[in-house]
Amino acid sequence: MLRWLTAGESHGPELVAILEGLPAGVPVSAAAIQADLQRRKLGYGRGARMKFEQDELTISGGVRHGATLGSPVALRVGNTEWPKWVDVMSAEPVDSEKLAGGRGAPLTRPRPGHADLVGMQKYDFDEARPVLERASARETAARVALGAVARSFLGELGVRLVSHTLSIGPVRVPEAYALPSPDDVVTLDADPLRCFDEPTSARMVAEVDAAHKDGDTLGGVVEVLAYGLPPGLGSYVHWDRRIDAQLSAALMGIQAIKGVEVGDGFVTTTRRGSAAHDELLRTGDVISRPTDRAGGTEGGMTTGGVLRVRAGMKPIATVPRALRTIDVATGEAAPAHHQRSDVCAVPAAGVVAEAMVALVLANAMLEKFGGDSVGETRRNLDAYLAAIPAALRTGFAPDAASTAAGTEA
Ligand SMILES: Cc1cc2nc3c(=O)[nH]c(=O)nc-3n(C[C@H](O)[C@H](O)[C@H](O)COP(=O)(O)O)c2cc1C
Ligand SMILES: C=C(O[C@@H]1CC(C(=O)O)=C[C@@H](OP(=O)(O)O)[C@H]1O)C(=O)O
Repeated sequence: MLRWLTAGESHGPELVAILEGLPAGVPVSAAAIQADLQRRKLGYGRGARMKFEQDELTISGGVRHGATLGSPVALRVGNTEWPKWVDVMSAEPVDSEKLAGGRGAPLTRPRPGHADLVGMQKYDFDEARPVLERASARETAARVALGAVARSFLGELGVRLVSHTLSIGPVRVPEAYALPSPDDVVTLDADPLRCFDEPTSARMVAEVDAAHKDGDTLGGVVEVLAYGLPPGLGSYVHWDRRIDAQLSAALMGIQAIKGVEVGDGFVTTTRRGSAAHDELLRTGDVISRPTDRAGGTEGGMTTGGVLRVRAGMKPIATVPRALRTIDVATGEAAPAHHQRSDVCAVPAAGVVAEAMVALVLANAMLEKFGGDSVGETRRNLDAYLAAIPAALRTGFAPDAASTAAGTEA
């Protein structure tokens, strides 16, 4: 079993992350993790903080000479902005005059749509700083670092991931859109919104510009695809062993994600059964599915086809044209606290979603195939695949995954 934990505050000295349960021999390099951290900063519409703040990665445990040891992998993501926040976020008590005014001023105007007000009620704080520091999506840097390690493990087992943006606000890719492959990551990362459809991307840029001009913010939908999975990860035997349930929980655990779909998701509910499922055909020696409406899962298990899951992000809650709130120091109506914020962080959320999917799939691989070295995991996987009787073998024609939304290839 794979376990992971993160710690650290948005303006603290560093984020800390631990991944326990990976076998030995998984290639890990600081450069690969750093590259994913950089990808998380991408996207048209992100705020100034993404430009000046650097993620300083240290691998401080579990890796030797470029490969995991089987011991917990420990990562630190240092924050280059820390010197500005030493007093505000000091672990030691600080004289109150050092905090008066500026960054240390109490945040008594909780922002609607953030954890601010309920966090103050729940943890007995009289201002929002101690709440927002941990609720902030800065923490997703730690998850992306962990996800990069999980992704490397999956890569050793022939599994590759890619994510892309389906919609920004009301602007959406066409109904039958082309699915990117993992080889398209460079192209996707070069697109301002990480959208695989160029004309739609241009309209998304215009939508972000319009929201920015209006002092407003946007959300959207991202999709994560995993290629090369074996059939049978997860299980139908118990609710918490269903792979779709685990993926949904992991995606909903990302800040601002308010909806998850597996495969065609809610669109499926509008179809008749005859047009909603993936039929089984014989292609040469194997059974194949001409469509991928279900998103590569049936009965809480991976089918061996392309896994396709979506996450819907609400618009950024720190709206520049400030939302109405109450100043809890005076009890009076006031505009919500606002310093700066992203207009849209959907492309970054796609990279975070990839990381969460990678962690869930890595865990599912280990649950099914075990192994203390990655070679042992690989042998167990190969033996399982080889033991599937010829009459039950599935295969996936490359074009079966080339278009989405229930279209026949
Ligand atoms: C990558 C990423 C970046 C985010 N950036 C911001 C931001 O700049 N401003 C903001 O108000 N919310 C931002 N959010 C969303 C908030 O963290 C989130 O809405 C808040 O913590 C409340 O959680 P909830 O929306 O799940 O209720 C971001 C989320 C993600 C995933
Ligand atoms: C720092 C990151 O994202 C932050 C997430 C965030 C939020 O409220 O979630 C709010 C913003 O921070 P601030 O309010 O300090 O400008 C984002 O910049 C990051 O992703 O690395």
